[in-house]
Amino acid sequence: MISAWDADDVRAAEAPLLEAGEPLMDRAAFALARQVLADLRARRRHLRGARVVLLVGAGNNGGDALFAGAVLARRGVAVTAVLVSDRAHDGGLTTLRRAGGRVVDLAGEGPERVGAVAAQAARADVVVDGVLGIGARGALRGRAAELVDALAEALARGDGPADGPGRPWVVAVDLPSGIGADDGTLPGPVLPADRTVTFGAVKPGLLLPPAASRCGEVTAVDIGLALDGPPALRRLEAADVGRAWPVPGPADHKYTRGVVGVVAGTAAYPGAAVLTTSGAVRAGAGMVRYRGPGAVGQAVVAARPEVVVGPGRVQSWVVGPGIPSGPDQPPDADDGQHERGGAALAAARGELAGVREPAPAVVDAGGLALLGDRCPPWFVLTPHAGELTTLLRSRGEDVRRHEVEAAPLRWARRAQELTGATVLLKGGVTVVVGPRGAFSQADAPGWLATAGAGDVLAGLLGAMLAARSAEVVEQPTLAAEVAAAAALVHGRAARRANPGGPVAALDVAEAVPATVAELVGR
Ligand SMILES: NC(=O)C1=CN([C@@H]2O[C@H](COP(=O)(O)OP(=O)(O)OC[C@H]3O[C@@H](n4cnc5c(N)ncnc54)[C@H](O)[C@@H]3O)[C@@H](O)[C@H]2O)[C@@H](O)CC1
Ligand SMILES: Nc1ncnc2c1ncn2[C@@H]1O[C@H](COP(=O)(O)OP(=O)(O)O)[C@@H](O)[C@H]1O
Ligand SMILES: [K+]
Repeated sequence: MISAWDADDVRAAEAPLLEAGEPLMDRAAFALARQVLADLRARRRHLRGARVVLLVGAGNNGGDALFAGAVLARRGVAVTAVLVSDRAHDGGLTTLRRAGGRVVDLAGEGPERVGAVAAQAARADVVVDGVLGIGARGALRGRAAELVDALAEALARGDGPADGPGRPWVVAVDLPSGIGADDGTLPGPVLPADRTVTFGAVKPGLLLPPAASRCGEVTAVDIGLALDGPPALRRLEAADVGRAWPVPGPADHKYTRGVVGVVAGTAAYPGAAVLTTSGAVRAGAGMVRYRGPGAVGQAVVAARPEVVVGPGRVQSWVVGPGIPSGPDQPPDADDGQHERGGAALAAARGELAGVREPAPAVVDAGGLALLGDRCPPWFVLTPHAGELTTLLRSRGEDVRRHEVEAAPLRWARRAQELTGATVLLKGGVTVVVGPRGAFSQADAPGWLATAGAGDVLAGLLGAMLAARSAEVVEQPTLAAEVAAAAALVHGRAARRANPGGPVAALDVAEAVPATVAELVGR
């Protein structure tokens, strides 16, 4: 598991150590220098003659870069520090100069000089981005913004070293300067990094879209901080999911393993029913019951003879894939599925006569329009950004899809607050928010963005919730963890289905059993 803490938590953990005189910046700078040396060695034969440009801001982030630059300069690297602010860390500057580093001050310089320095930086072997760290407030401003813009442009043009591999390797100090450390937003220009060396704790912004794609490989360095509160964000890894997977024992039977009730698909969209039930069957549900129009049920059974069509007790519900959501749909496109969906959700809340225990529910696509005002946390909503926008707007938020995509954690959290449900927001990085704590999963190849993949996820998650039904209802935070685990299995199944190439949604479902076997086998 990767845990990430907000900037305030990191500062609070740093404070007592700084007071006690612990050399945190020395530790950070030394680890940064070691990493840059390793990256240089991977790119060229000799350190001597290598060129490193440091972009240095006013605060401690710039200090880290300067002290690391001094270590590099002592190893024979030609180091140039470019100061983008009126101030720079005094001790760091002195140390770099003493070690033989060069300093270029951009304060008071015009755009031409900024452009020339950017062109120079574009010819370096490594650029170290030490403009801003967790002290960033809003978008990069002034000279810093101009330089980053000019450099990003030069790199896009390919103004790299003539004899080298084309463009400099960019190492961000703590985080790429100007990203939202806590929320992964991109309020302004950001120099995309190939590697981010982060100190003390991973910051949520490194794991969240859209910033995550600007961070490159994230290397976390332990500088001795004790972060004991709950993390702001977590990312499950394969071992976490393998450990928690409910492997059936000798006393289990199909009902103890969990029955999934699926309300999905209509005559207009029968495929969604096949994909959802396939996801559930392939994830190891004890049984899958399909509730829907007769013709769709026949298609389901033809594809998956394991599925039982008709009513009966279930341990989890999946409601909504392939069910139209808008009021503009012709009534016959519904086939009574909205009514069945509403009844399933009432059963899942424990409100339906004859239902003894409430059950977890996955609510996807058209099911989202059937939700009541408030939901229990064991309801997992699985919208993509468009569906989340519709859901938020229906609850009074004046938000557009591009705004949701620019701040997915923020809006998933808002939807969680407004509904009470657990929210899994699908995308290249999937964000899950429960009543306490959030997850970000980046397990899927871009090839997974294909029609029907979300239906498979809904079925897979339904099976995982059914297997732990009572626990999920009892522990309000568990649904989010199970949902994050489902996103991991889904993404890994897509990779396994066809490593490096296109996948169809049904291929993803077919790859789930071997994916699970690998996870539990570790
Ligand atoms: N505090 C500590 O103990 C440690 C801190 N470390 C480093 O220190 C960093 C945090 O340092 P600081 O708190 O000094 O903060 P930063 O270095 O991130 O930035 C603070 C400075 O940037 C300016 N600034 C803020 N937003 C700006 C914007 N949008 N555009 C232009 N300028 C802006 C501020 O006026 C301030 O002068 C961490 O990210 C990490 O790199 C490490 O050395 C490890 C130890
Ligand atoms: N760029 C991407 N990279 C990886 N996975 C993606 C990307 N975009 C979307 N996905 C995943 O693909 C699936 C698409 O689901 P969804 O949008 O519901 O499609 P459908 O409704 O057709 O099934 C989700 O699991 C989502 O997380
Ligand atoms: K930085």
